[in-house]
Amino acid sequence: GSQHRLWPEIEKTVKQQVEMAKLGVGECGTGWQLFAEDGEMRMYRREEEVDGMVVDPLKAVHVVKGITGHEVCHYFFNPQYRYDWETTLEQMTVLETISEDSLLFLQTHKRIWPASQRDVVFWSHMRKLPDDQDQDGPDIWTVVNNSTEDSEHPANAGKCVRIYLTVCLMCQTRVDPPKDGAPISRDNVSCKITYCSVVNPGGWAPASVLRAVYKREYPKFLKRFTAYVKNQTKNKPLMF
Ligand SMILES: CCCCCc1ccc(-c2ccc(S(=O)(=O)CCO)cc2)cc1/C=C\c1ccccn1
Repeated sequence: GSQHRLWPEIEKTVKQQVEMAKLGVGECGTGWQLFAEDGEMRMYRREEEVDGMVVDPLKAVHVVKGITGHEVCHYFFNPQYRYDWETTLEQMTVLETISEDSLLFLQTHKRIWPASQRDVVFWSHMRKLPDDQDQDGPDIWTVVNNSTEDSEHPANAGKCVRIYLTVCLMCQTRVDPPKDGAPISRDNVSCKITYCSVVNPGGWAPASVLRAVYKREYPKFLKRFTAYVKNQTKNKPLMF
């Protein structure tokens, strides 16, 4: 809860990340280049390096019919579903339950040749926010994942190179009520998903390898994840 040592950082980072996610790819200046398209999904990246390491920020926008922002965040945040949709995940451990909407994770991801295997420690927070651009519309739901230190799991102590990431999944639900006053069904809802991520790969990895991994893995991840949510929710009542 709000007494936890990470709470001030969680509050600050969530607000900052949601504001960034709301910025369209046009508004936040030049530099965003479209690198993948599939139906309603558009993926952009900026080519950035920090100390000679590729840390290309990524922003993906996708519109998916038949699911809500609460549902998308529910399946993204809760650990019990993660092995179903996160294909590069080798090991996931919940290190701490900070509160019912905040968890501390340790994840190791499958090694991607020729780079060495990576692991990451991050807090994950799920939150509902009023949509200030659409007062009487449904709320925005978001999950923010942000790397943090954990004294029990120091970086680079084992076989894995520690990576650092900030991820924001922001979801805006749209309801188009049926003309005849019938109850809202899945045919009347869609979700605009904005996924932003910055991953610092930690130790050295060839820029060409990293960019190839991201180009291949991000579109696959977002398509697989959204298909998973549609499949999990299709026969369940709507979650707003
Ligand atoms: C040399 C290879 C270095 C990259 C290895 C790697 C590190 C981290 C991550 C990763 C990606 C998404 C998250 S999350 O959005 O928070 C969801 C929770 O799992 C957390 C971690 C992945 C991958 C490896 C592959 C890869 C890269 C993009 C997209 C998908 N897979």
